[in-house]
Parts: sequence; C-alpha cells; structure tokens
Amino acid sequence: MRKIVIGSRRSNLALTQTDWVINELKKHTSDYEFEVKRIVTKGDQILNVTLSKVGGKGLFVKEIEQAMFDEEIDMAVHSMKDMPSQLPDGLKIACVPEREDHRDAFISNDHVSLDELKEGAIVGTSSLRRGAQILAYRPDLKIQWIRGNIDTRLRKLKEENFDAIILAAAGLKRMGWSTELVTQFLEPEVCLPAVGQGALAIECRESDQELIDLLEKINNEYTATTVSAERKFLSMLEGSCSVPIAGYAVREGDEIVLTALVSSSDGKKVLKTVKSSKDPIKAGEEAANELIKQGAKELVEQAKKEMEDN
Ligand SMILES: NCc1[nH]cc(CCC(=O)O)c1CC(=O)O
Repeated sequence: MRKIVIGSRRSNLALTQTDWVINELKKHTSDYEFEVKRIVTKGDQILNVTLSKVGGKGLFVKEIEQAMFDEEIDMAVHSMKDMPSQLPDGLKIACVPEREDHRDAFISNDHVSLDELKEGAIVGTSSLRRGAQILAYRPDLKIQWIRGNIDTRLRKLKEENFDAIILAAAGLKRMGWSTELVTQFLEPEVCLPAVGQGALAIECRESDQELIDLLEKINNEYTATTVSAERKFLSMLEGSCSVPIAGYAVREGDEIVLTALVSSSDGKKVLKTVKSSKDPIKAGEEAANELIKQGAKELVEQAKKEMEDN
C-alpha cells in the first residue's frame, strides 16, 4: 500500500485543514495510508512584524515546497490565500476542494456592530486589506496591528486595548469555533475578501500522476473556477503585497462575476470594479486591466516608496 506523506504547517488551523482533506480522501479510497509531517515555515517564525514588510505570501509555503522537491513529502494542504500566484516549475495545485465561508468575521467586545462602534474605537487586524476597507467604511476608527493565531487574537481582544478584531470566518469555522462568537459576518460589499479566502489549495509534484488522479476526486469545480478568476487578477498585480488587494468571484448563470479591489492603506483611495465573463481567466484579466487603468500600479509604487521611507 502506498503511503502518502502530507506536509503541513504546525498551526492548529493548518493541521485541522490537513486532517479534513485526509478524511475527504478516505471517503473515496481505502488504497492509501496517510501520514502528516509538520514543517515550520518562515511565516510561522516571524510573528512580530507586518507580514507585508518581510516578504508576504511566499513565507508560508517555501519550506513546504522544498520538502516536496526533496520527496520528503508528497503533497501539502495550504490556505489558498497564502499561495503566491506563481508556483515553481514542477509543482501544481492539483485540486481545490469546496470553499468554506469566504467572508471576514467581525468580533467585538459586547457584540457592538461595526456601525455602532464608538467614534475612534480600535480595531485589531494585521491585514492591510481589512484595515483599508474598514477605514474606507468608518474613517474615524483606529486600526491597530495584531498578530498570532485565532486563540491569541481572541485573548488580546479581551485583555488588551482593542474594541474589535477581524478574522477570516473560514478559519473560525474550520476550527469548530461557535459562530455565536462572531458579532457579524462582513459581506463583500463592506469588506471584499482576500483572493482565495476560505478555499484550500492542494499542491503536489506535477509528475505524480497517481496522486493527481486521486486528488481530482475532491476537486470542487465551482470553487476551482471562481478562484481561478480571482488568482488571474492577483497574478497581473503581483508584487502588490504592499497594498490592500482583494478579489471575490461567484458564478451567475454561465458567467463568472469577479469583484476586484486595490486601495491605499488608509482607505482614502479605493479602486474597485466588477467584471463578468464566461471565461474566468478573462474576467480576471479584465478586472486587472480596469484597475490598472484606474491607477492601481501608481498606488503600488506609492506604497512601496512609503514602506522604504519607514
Ligand atoms: N493570513 C493567515 C490565514 N491564512 C488563512 C487563514 C484563514 C482561512 C482562510 O482564509 O482560508 C488565515 C487567518 C486569517 O486571515 O484570519
């Protein structure tokens, strides 16, 4: 019997997601044994600075991808939103299972809604994207960086000087937290999710056809298609991890409808567009081209300069 070794970050969320995938695979086959191998990534080690300042997305996947090349592991389960838009040669996203909740979850002390937070209240997030959209919606609020896993952030909400925090709903739900904890789920109109938020990316060697055939069984066509539109948009604005960037696609009839956003970190300048196409790649390209036309590249350049100055 072949043993499939799955690399996972050691965070509770990563391990939970990996276990979920193993369970899904076991529904389709009993021909394999599965083993989880924990891998520490750079992103797990650096917890005290804004991720966008130390290299952004790739931080959570590099060591895991190396382990795949070295054949120490056969596959890995990633949060799609942590995946850079370009994969190294020789690896592929073999399948995209059904997406969990795509929304951001707003959690406040005493369950005060975003609209009813007192003037100047402090919202904790380490995401430029969330911070900018909250400020665009409520310019009077203060954004304060917060890091750590879900438990740490919830503890900081209670113990430190935060009035509210924002987390991915998907993370909470996958970890089995009660949704009663959540004051409100932010709809994409208020806070457009990160590209791929709530979805998983299962990565393996391009040459491992046997594993690719197995993973195909838990691919979700709707999620794979809509996420491909979001990621095409992201790839055309790659290098933009210094600016807030967001994208979320749905299917309406036979069209993929992609909403895409790039903004300044202070939320004062928000570029947003909605593009539809039967072809998800085309929807992604058109959204990117439209935002570039509106000045997205200039926003990126400006943000890079500000970061170097700081
Ligand atoms: N950036 C870290 C990260 N990567 C994936 C998730 C949650 C699950 C998901 O969005 O798919 C989180 C935590 C968060 O943003 O609150």
